[in-house]
Amino acid sequence: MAEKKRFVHNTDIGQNFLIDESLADFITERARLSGRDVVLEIGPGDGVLTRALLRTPLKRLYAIEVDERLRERLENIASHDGRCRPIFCDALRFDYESGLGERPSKIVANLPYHITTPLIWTFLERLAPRGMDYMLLMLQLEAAERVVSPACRRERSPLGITAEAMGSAAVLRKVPPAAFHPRPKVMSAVVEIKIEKNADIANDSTWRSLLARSFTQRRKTLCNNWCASCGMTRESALRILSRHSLKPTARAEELPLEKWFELAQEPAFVLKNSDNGERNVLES
Ligand SMILES: C[S@@+](CC[C@H](N)C(=O)[O-])C[C@H]1O[C@@H](n2cnc3c(N)ncnc32)[C@H](O)[C@@H]1O
Repeated sequence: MAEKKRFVHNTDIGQNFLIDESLADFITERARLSGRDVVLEIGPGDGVLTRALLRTPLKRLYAIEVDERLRERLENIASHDGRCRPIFCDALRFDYESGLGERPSKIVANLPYHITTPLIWTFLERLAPRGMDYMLLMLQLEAAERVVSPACRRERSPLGITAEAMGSAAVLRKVPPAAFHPRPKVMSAVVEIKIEKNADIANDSTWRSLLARSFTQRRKTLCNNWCASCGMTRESALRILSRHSLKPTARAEELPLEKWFELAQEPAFVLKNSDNGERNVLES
């Protein structure tokens, strides 16, 4: 009898596969998929979540996996369900604008943890403006906290502020290492992100550069970060802070969302989108 080849997990690319099937069911039930939904899964692995997704009435499931060793398993799943389209490539390099036959409405995935942040930025930049309005993602707990943290929390981040500006983000459930094989060394969490407004904001170069410059060094004040990253004088930085009723000692993590919207209107921070993130900071 032919022996089934043992799969050696490559944890360098986040291959911690879900073994708690009830969690896969929790995720798919929560995503409330209908026959109109085109779903994108990143990193289907050996297909635990993929199979659970295919038990829902979704219209189509695109599943992007980088590891060719999983081709046979995933193509086998697809051969039993014509709605499933596995794609073998790096999800960070994929052409989301023209590489899929249809526009995804939702992303449901247990993400590879080593590329969580660039992947979520990619989804916000390239898929949110094209109608993707819901993500249900398994993340490392630490990354999840950066996405959902409100103002004044140490974990507050540019990505979390942008998710808040676009709608809402919440941790639905914390998940222990025992839910995966092999067990990761970290806790995980299921995060729900809803996109309800400002679908283009992640592509706004003023917004992105303002956040990047303000968070350059988390432990420093906004004033120091702006002086170092924008070539702004201390007087200019203090004038901007005062105009927005912010203390000279304010730090990026302390600001509520409305202050970021206000600051993005400041001429000193405004970039043309064609500047493509290049520095173009005027003195205030
Ligand atoms: C955490 S595992 C999730 C596997 C499966 N969905 C599950 O829940 O058991 C992450 C998966 O992402 C894949 N992966 C890692 N880097 C990737 C990339 N750049 N593009 C696409 N898939 C990637 C890994 O091979 C792995 O299958």
